[in-house]
Amino acid sequence: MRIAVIGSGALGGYFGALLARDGHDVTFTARGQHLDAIRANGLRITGQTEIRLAVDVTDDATRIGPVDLVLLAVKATQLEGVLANLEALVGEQTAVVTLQNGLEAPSLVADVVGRDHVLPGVVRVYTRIAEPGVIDHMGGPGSITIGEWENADTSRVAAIRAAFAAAGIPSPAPADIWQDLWCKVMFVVPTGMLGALADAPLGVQRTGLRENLASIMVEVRQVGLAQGVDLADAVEQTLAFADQMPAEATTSLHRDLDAGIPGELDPLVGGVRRLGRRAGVPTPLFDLGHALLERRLG
Ligand SMILES: NC(=O)C1=CN([C@@H]2O[C@H](COP(=O)(O)OP(=O)(O)OC[C@H]3O[C@@H](n4cnc5c(N)ncnc54)[C@H](OP(=O)(O)O)[C@@H]3O)[C@@H](O)[C@H]2O)C=CC1
Ligand SMILES: CC(C)(CO)C(=O)C(=O)O
Repeated sequence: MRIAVIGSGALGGYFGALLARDGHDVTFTARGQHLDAIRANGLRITGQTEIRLAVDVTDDATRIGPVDLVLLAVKATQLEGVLANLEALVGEQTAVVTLQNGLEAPSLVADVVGRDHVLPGVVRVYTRIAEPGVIDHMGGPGSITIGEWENADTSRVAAIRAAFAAAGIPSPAPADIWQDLWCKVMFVVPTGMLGALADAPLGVQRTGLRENLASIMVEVRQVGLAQGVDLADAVEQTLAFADQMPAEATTSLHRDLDAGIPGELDPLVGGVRRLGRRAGVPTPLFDLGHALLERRLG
């Protein structure tokens, strides 16, 4: 399969390396010191997965040409900067998989390339850039769940899931990709926001702050229900999932905010608020959390 990885950081570097190791024709985009290091030394994965590969890498996506699969792996805040170059990668059958946390990436990409080319993705892994050219794989299932926009069972989505699985990336077929995306958001956004506000890792949130955490998750559910997503049992399921995670776990949103970086505050917390406003669903806890965090960031 011809694959373009747009943004070769924690996610793009990790998943792209697995696919390249499995024999796919993968071109990575990167910039700055990370680009220089990958050009000089290849791409390296350390930690739970060990890979070192010489790879094709460029800072100019328009030079890649049409591919079968685009893995869009920049942060949600960086999407704007790569959208203009996407069309050059898209042929008749190309699938663009969005890997961002949050709710808005699929629509932003669909506005540029059309819904038929967008496969929303949901990622469950813990990776980070350890140093330029080096990605640390810290754990998690390492999965990417994908679906066609309308959840159709196409040969395209089946082929991509099979390619992922063969490369060591579990890719179970979801009943409804939107439900999966919202369930991930229901975990990562409330725990990121409350974690930062209360300076509390998951173990504290799911015990002493459990009712508060559940109330924030309920706001996500209400907004999702207004979009027609089936989230009937999602709060209970998400709390049960949180109960299984390590007590000291924090999300990337929480860690960024702790470090004084807005990170994905706007796409994640702001995204739930925007969709709520559009659907006429109040999100008072998200409004308060967002205001307090913005005030703290100054
Ligand atoms: N890491 C994880 O474990 C998980 C992450 N996610 C989600 O995945 C998404 C990506 O996160 P993550 O991989 O951690 O982020 P990273 O910052 O590690 O990776 C993004 C990479 O894209 C690069 N990039 C951005 N814009 C461009 C551009 N125009 N040209 C070339 N390179 C570019 C960045 O470069 P630069 O540093 O120079 O900006 C960076 O190397 C986020 O939405 C995150 O929430 C979801 C699940 C798990
Ligand atoms: C919780 C985690 C690592 C799950 O993949 C995540 O998406 C995040 O921290 O942003």
